[in-house]
Amino acid sequence: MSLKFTAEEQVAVAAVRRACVLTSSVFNKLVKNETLVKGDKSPVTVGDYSAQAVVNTILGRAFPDDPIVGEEDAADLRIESGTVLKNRIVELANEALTSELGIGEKAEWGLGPGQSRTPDELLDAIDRGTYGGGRTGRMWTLDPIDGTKGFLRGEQYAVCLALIVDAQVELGVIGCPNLPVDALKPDGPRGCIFIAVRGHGAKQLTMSGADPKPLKIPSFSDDNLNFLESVEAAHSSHSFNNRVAQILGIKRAPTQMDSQAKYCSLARGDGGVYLRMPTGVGYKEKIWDHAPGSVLIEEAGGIITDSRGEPLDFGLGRTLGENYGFIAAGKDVHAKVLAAVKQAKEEEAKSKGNL
Ligand SMILES: Nc1ncnc2c1ncn2[C@@H]1O[C@H](COP(=O)(O)OS(=O)(=O)O)[C@@H](OP(=O)(O)O)[C@H]1O
Ligand SMILES: [Mg+2]
Ligand SMILES: [Mg+2]
Ligand SMILES: [Mg+2]
Repeated sequence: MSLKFTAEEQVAVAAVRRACVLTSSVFNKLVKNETLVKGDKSPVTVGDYSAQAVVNTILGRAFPDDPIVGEEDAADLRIESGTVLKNRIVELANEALTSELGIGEKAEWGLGPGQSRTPDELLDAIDRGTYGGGRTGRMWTLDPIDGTKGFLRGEQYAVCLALIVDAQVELGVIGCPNLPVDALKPDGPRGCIFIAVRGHGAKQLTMSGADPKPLKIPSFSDDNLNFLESVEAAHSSHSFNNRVAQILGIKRAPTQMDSQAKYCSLARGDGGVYLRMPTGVGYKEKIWDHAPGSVLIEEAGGIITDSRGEPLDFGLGRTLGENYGFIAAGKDVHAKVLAAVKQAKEEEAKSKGNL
């Protein structure tokens, strides 16, 4: 265990683990009216809200002065039409906060029996996530369910939490309840937690905290290199990735996966490069969708930049600013992919008559 951010790591892992237990169990019980469509047309479920309530409650008890940049807010739950959803979220969050997980660490930072939170306390906990971010100070960023569409399909999703200090991601914790512990055994045990502390490496544990394995991105030959990419074609350009793969002479088909499980898979060598290019103009990527994944990649010995090769800037607020996409890979692969991306961008500009 590292000495840097030891308490933060323990609390973050405990919070993510409780949220993972909650989301796994809620998946099997989800009913139709437990999902809303947000203003940006993306889905949000009782799982997303209650996981944010749980993580923010645990962070609020351990680090009461730390602001949180979280994906969800409770506005839709505070209105009359949100009552049924709110009641379900309160039930789920309290169950997750007070249950005995029986896996050590200060009762896993949960609440004692009979210490259930009131509905207002839980809505306020969700709304602790409305912080605007910025360049200075300490803050957490939370995606209670990253890959909500994957979650709803019963595929990959992740509970993602990071600590950012003065715009630098210092700690990242990602829980992947549906990810096989060993990618070579897809039908084997599932459920992993990934942890990275800046300057202290990256590791994978099972969901119950067993079997720690340090992570180091392996090298790839041109023959076994493959892409990790989004499932949703609206979230990243599959056609651009295909062209880059062609330029690089990549033969293996891309591995499509929802959520920051892609960063986790890259960190342990299940794929050679994660390339995510914008599909159009206008969408700004959010810090909670990349902060924990970025420190995981760097601590596993890799590089993450935008598609121009520039570092990501986590000090701009809730978003990463203008969207130039992402390239994450081991060092050698990153340099090759960056060059191929440049070529593919030039071709695209030429074909549009811009050069
Ligand atoms: N238009 C557009 N472009 C790029 N990204 C977008 C876009 N719309 C949404 N999102 C964000 O994508 C997050 C999920 O990313 P994934 O790579 O896992 O995509 S997907 O799960 O395959 O859909 C997803 O995160 P969650 O909302 O936490 O699921 C969104 O924040
Ligand atoms: Mg979402
Ligand atoms: Mg997300
Ligand atoms: Mg989300």
